[in-house]
Amino acid sequence: MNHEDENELFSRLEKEINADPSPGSGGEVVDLDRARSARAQSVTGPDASPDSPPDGSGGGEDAGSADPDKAVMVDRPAPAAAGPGYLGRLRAARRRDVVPVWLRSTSELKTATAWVARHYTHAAGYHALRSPVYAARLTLQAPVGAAKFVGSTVRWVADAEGAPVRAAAVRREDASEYLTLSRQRDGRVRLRSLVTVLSMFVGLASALAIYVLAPGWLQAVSVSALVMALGFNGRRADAPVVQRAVDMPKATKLTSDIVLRALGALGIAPINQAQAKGRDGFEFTAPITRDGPGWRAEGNLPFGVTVTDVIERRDKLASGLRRPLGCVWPEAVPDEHTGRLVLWVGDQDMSSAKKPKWPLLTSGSVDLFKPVAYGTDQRGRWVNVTLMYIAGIIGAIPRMGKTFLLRLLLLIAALDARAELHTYDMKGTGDLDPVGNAVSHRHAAGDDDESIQYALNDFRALREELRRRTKVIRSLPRDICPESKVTSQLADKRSLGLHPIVVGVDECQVLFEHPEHSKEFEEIATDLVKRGPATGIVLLLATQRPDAKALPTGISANASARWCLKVMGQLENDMVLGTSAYKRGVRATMFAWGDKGIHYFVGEGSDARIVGSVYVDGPAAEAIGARARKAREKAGLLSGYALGEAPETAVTSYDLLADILAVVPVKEAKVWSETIVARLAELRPEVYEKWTPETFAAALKPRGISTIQVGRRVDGKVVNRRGIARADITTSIAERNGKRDAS
Ligand SMILES: Nc1ncnc2c1ncn2[C@@H]1O[C@H](COP(=O)(O)OP(=O)(O)OP(=O)(O)O)[C@@H](O)[C@H]1O
Repeated sequence: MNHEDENELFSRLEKEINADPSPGSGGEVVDLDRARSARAQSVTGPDASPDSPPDGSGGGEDAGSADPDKAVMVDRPAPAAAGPGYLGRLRAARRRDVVPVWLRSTSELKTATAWVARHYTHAAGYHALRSPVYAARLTLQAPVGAAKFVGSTVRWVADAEGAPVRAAAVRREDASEYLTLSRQRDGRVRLRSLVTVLSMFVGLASALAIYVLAPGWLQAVSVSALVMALGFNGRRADAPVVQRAVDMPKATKLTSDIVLRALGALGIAPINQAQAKGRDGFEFTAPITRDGPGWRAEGNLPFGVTVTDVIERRDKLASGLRRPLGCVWPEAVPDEHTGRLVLWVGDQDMSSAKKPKWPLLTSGSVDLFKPVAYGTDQRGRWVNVTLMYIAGIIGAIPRMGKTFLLRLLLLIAALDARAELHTYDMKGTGDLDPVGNAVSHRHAAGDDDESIQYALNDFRALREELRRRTKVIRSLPRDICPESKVTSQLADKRSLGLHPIVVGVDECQVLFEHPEHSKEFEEIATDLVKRGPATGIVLLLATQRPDAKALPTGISANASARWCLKVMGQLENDMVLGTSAYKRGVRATMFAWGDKGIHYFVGEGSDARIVGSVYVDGPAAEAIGARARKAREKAGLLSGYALGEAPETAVTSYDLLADILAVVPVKEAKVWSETIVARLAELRPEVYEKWTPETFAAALKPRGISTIQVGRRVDGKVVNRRGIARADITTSIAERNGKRDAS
């Protein structure tokens, strides 16, 4: 196009624009659809060739001389606007499950079967216990039943039901009709009398036969059956003999009318405007169906209305649906437009609905590298968490179940005997004691100086451990450690010392706001959050005040698992759940005060889910802790605090293996543990003074060294006791140094 052409086009367009009434100048109201089709007509023309380019410029025609109508077209002609083709739509289609989730998962199937079995066992027991009462009631009603039976038989024989019709014929003095009816009645009465007399004979004969021939039990059964039958016949509608064993919750069926009524009550303008014009204001995209213990409706909100607009008004929605708040769960659909709403309405309030029994409550162990159920979603389905390779934060306002949730996760960790637990209850109320006292390697409660110092020493030791682990992982051959991270198999090899370490801190703001050591805590925790997951160190932090000071951004931004119970505002919400979570409709602000333990969980490779964590109270937690301790004792893996070891301020400043070599000269190939312990106590009393041969053996175990039987001659006799071979210590040190050098 040359300059002249360009200028000509611009001047034409200018004229066009000036000629058009502007929208602000009181232009007339236009039917957009009609205007659009008229424009399309004028572009392509009624007999335009199908080959014409869609922009309206005829083939070979100079664009400069094009009809200006064609130049302003913005909508593509109808065929092109139809969207993706059949194949494209097929590819993008979301297939619904052939086999429902609850049928595919054996644990859910088991849970459902157990529920049904328990229901019927309960009903059977309930009625069995009351059967004598039922029998007595029926017996009392039997005379009434007998009278009813005789009365109804007499009425039947006498054709009483025809009496009103015959009486009507009499009133009308209709002789022929009366005659017909009477004849019919006489025939009926004859036949029915015959049937009755025959039945009486058969009945009496059977009764006589039973009386004369049948054994006593059959007589008793027959009489009872007759009495019960008569009693049943004598029942009154207002006094049922058998009462319900269970009261089924009656939840109203969710219908489209109810959903539309509720959406219309939210005060969202586009929905209200649509409904005022007689439209629905919501486009259902699937039928309303049962989904678990509730109903599920799905559809598109009007243009411009987002799911978050609805979530924000969840309380109004519950009012519109006439359901408790805990039953109403509006959700956005991931990968869909922001106006696609899924509304799940439970039969029961999520916080009070009966939950399936947690499989780990009374038995079982855990492999921390595998997913473990820790809560249920609104539909009562188990939600899993894999504690390895994560760093997690838990946030909530006080008293919503944050500590219980942290304790639950720590109990899960405790059930993997390999895991080394470091538990810190900075609130100091002893909530984590069931874990700490039973199995923790390091444990402290309270925010006093001693606990802070203890935690600081431990954090420093953990950083050293983190560094050691990174070096060990780097030194491992690729075929053993292909992903440069700890695996379950590597964690099993005690000599490598790559077992899981799970650190849980409740009220972590105490550490990060400490006037003296906050910087160091923050620095180490940030390091643990960033590098810990790959090296098998898991840091779980809980706080009731999730702001930048309580939860430094270096930590909150890098946490890969997030649990957010009720919070009060967008800031806290996004601190815990991640930037812009609130905008995306993931709002823990919508939880009610009674929603204890209910939270958003982000992690496990999926979008935010609403989960109600398993409720494990103090005594149950102690029982699980005791079970975990037993498993550790059996495997010889109990260590540190749980063994009653004193806090090790010296953890970082002494080297047990080097100390052993220092007190065992080369000429002594094998030495009793008690001898070494005595010598160690002399060498470094602040560390070894209280050590026993058992403590010594337990301390060697994580370093891959076991004690052996060592025989020594005492007064001419050979005495066998536990001890060590010096060569084992030198080999272990050589291995360690070799790895260090290799790294
Ligand atoms: N999963 C749950 N299901 C039902 N109730 C729960 C659940 N978790 C906790 N609760 C209840 O909530 C109460 C408060 O729990 P918790 O002590 O964990 O709260 P918190 O957020 O840690 O409070 P604080 O900030 O004061 O420490 C508990 O006493 C318990 O009764």
